[in-house]
Amino acid sequence: MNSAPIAFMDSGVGGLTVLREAMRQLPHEDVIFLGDQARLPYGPRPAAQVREFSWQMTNFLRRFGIKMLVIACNTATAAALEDLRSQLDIPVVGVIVPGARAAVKATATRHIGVIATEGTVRSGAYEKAIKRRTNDIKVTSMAAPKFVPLVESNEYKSPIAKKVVAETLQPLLGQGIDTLVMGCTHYPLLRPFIQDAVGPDVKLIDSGRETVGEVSVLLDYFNLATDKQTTGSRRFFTTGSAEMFKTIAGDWLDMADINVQHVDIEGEPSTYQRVIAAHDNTIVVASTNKGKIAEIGKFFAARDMRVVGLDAFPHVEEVDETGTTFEENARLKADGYSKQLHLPVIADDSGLMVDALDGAPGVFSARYAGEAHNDAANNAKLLASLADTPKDKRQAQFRSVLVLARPDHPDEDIVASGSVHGEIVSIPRGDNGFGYDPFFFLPELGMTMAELSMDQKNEISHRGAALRNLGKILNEKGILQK
Ligand SMILES: O=P(O)(O)OP(=O)(O)OP(=O)(O)OC[C@H]1O[C@@H](n2cnc3c(O)ncnc32)[C@H](O)[C@@H]1O
Ligand SMILES: [Mg+2]
Repeated sequence: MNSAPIAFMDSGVGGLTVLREAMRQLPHEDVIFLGDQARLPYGPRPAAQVREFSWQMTNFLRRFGIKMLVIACNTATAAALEDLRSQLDIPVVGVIVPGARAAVKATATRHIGVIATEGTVRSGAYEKAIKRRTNDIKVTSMAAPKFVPLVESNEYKSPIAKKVVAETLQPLLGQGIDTLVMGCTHYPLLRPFIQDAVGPDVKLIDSGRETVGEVSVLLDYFNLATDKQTTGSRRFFTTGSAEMFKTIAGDWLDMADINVQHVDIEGEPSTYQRVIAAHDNTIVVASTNKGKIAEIGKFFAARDMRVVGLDAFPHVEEVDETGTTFEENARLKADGYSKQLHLPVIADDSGLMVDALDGAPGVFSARYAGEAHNDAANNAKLLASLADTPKDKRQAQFRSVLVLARPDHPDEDIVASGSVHGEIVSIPRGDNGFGYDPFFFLPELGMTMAELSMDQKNEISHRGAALRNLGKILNEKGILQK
């Protein structure tokens, strides 16, 4: 039993013909769909490039902790199935073998026609899959490069489409073909016109639909089926226009409210890479500061969340802290990373505010001495700035603002803050913590922040207070139970 999602990927909307069948046969399964519409069509591209694009789609989808991958695209199946299968540790299903198998079963005249993209025809994948089963079948393959653009431009019901289909399939007539494989997942959207063109006696094989049967068998074989009894979630991503995708998907899947997001996958690795697979309970701590990740991570780990830092995502683009307040910067980081990673992200922006320095270094705490993240230089500058300030005028506070961004509620960031008061001392004490901790003295405790263990620090610190405030809000909203 496994409630992780099943991923479907295609060059565009064609894979939806597979997904529609999956939603019909396996309604309780969560599904994620990715269409690479920005780089469509795949058909005319060299196989090596299609393989690279397939890895980029795959690496994007693996972030969601998927339990199975369906290559809902014939061109990508022909180019990448073997490679993906040999390197991934989840079942990978392609559309060609199930289509070939169904065609072999259906033909009486022992003459099968295959219409597909140039790439699929060039690969000879259908012939090979059919001949591997039996040698006495004749296979006639034909590329139909005009079909995919008709579907993707939402023209697939138009009179032009009817005419193009009839003209394209003309050469197949009168050859004794009794079974025609629609060897591209886009083609079933043109099915009425295809059937018209070849006549009612030719049996059409929908390779995508056949594939879902295989998915279903594998779910049982590997004991991966969900035990949920409710309708599964459906998430859609496209590298192209979300609006266009919504129009076609809404119509084809008969769904009114579709959750479609535009994504950019060109930065994804184009070969196998180790990726951290995220699960429902994953939260990303959007920080490169190890001290912070540890302090925030501990809070969420204690609440049964899987915590990962930004280092788990080497390809993520860094978000600049261009805001003028802690909150602004925390929002920039949380929103910026959540948008890229499609995961819940918690960001902290924090700093030291010294009364005698009119609140400096404030939002510039990390880069007080110019160079980012040089704690020693920052501390040296702090001491120099306070050289003439007497001991009893060295009050300061640490402030932390936390922002939680969630991809399913992009306009509803959750914000919480906390602060702690202390004094800046001239001689550092303690080896724990980070940043300004060795100089931040807590009069009630008679210790600096760096003399406290992490748990002690979390009990009294600005970040600890902000986390407790956040916890309260998350409890009230029912987002976290503990
Ligand atoms: O932006 P990220 O990647 O989270 O890491 P950062 O270190 O740059 O974090 P900020 O931009 O929020 O800058 C905060 C700086 O303030 C200081 N600071 C914040 N919290 C602190 C703490 O608990 N103890 C000591 N210094 C702290 C420390 O120098 C940080 O580098
Ligand atoms: Mg920073």
